[in-house]
Amino acid sequence: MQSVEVDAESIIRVITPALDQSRHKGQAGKIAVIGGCREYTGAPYFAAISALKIGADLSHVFCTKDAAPVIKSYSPELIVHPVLEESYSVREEDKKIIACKVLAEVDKWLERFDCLVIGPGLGRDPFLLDCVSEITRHARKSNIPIVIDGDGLFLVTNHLELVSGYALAVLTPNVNEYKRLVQKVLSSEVNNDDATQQVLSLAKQVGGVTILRKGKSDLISDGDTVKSVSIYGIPRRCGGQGDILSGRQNSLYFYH
Ligand SMILES: NC(=O)C1=CN([C@@H]2O[C@H](COP(=O)(O)OP(=O)(O)OC[C@H]3O[C@@H](n4cnc5c(N)ncnc54)[C@H](O)[C@@H]3O)[C@@H](O)[C@H]2O)[C@@H](O)CC1
Ligand SMILES: Nc1ncnc2c1ncn2[C@@H]1O[C@H](COP(=O)(O)OP(=O)(O)OP(=O)(O)O)[C@@H](O)[C@H]1O
Repeated sequence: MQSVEVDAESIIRVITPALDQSRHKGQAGKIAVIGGCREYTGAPYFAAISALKIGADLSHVFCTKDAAPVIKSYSPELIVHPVLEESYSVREEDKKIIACKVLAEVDKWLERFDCLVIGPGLGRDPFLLDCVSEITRHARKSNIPIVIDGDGLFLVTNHLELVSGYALAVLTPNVNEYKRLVQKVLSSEVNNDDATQQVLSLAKQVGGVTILRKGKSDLISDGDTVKSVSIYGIPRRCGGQGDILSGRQNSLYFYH
């Protein structure tokens, strides 16, 4: 199968709503990023701020208590919730009750969001990831579109049931994340000679979620079709570019 190059710029122009004097705050999108821990405060910031820059009205971040003051200090535009906990700050005997509290805090807000990004800078702490699994289940129950990136992909690759068959999920793997997904889902290695067919099979196998494989050309498949976007960016490959993409993807998903 041939990949189909799409004119992403024209599509973005068509789906982005025009500014309109009759609109009120929130109508151009209320999004949330679930991510940010002791090590990573930049990734959730990049994802959340890029959603605002592309036009969303409100952008929230749900992160650990340590990460919150740092992310707040980057930008007064973000609404930052210090609700997530990592194992080091929770006693074994308190884990159940703390997990319930975390979920209750996120649930208070969840229904208001048009879209979530799960994973930028989340880290891989097992207790934190257990809580985020529950958040993902609740988002799915409420039919909220989710973009899964960064450590969120580490989580769902090990727990495919979280997204399997959920057509409102978009996975945005980089080269390593894609390799892990292919190994787990297709029990094979990445095949760059037939990349379009492989991304199609992968999306189909995960039950029609959308896979956006990042690379020199981004390949996007929902299990039925494959599109590619080869617009030239900058030749540097520094950290943070994928986080920006996941945040922008979040706003665009809502517009679409
Ligand atoms: N400024 C920031 O805050 C940035 C944070 N980032 C975040 O960094 C996180 C990792 O993303 P990468 O693309 O670097 O991920 P990779 O999968 O490439 O791995 C990153 C590191 O994690 C280690 N690792 C692999 N398996 C592990 C495991 N089971 N347990 C613990 N560590 C393991 C690897 O050895 C590697 O050093 C993501 O949450 C991502 O969003 C990046 O987006 C870059 C920028
Ligand atoms: N070889 C490449 N040539 C051109 N563009 C690329 C290349 N690899 C990735 N990109 C682009 O860079 C952006 C980020 O992709 P990348 O693979 O760096 O994500 P990531 O590792 O998840 O980023 P992050 O550091 O934010 O976690 C994507 O928009 C992708 O299209």
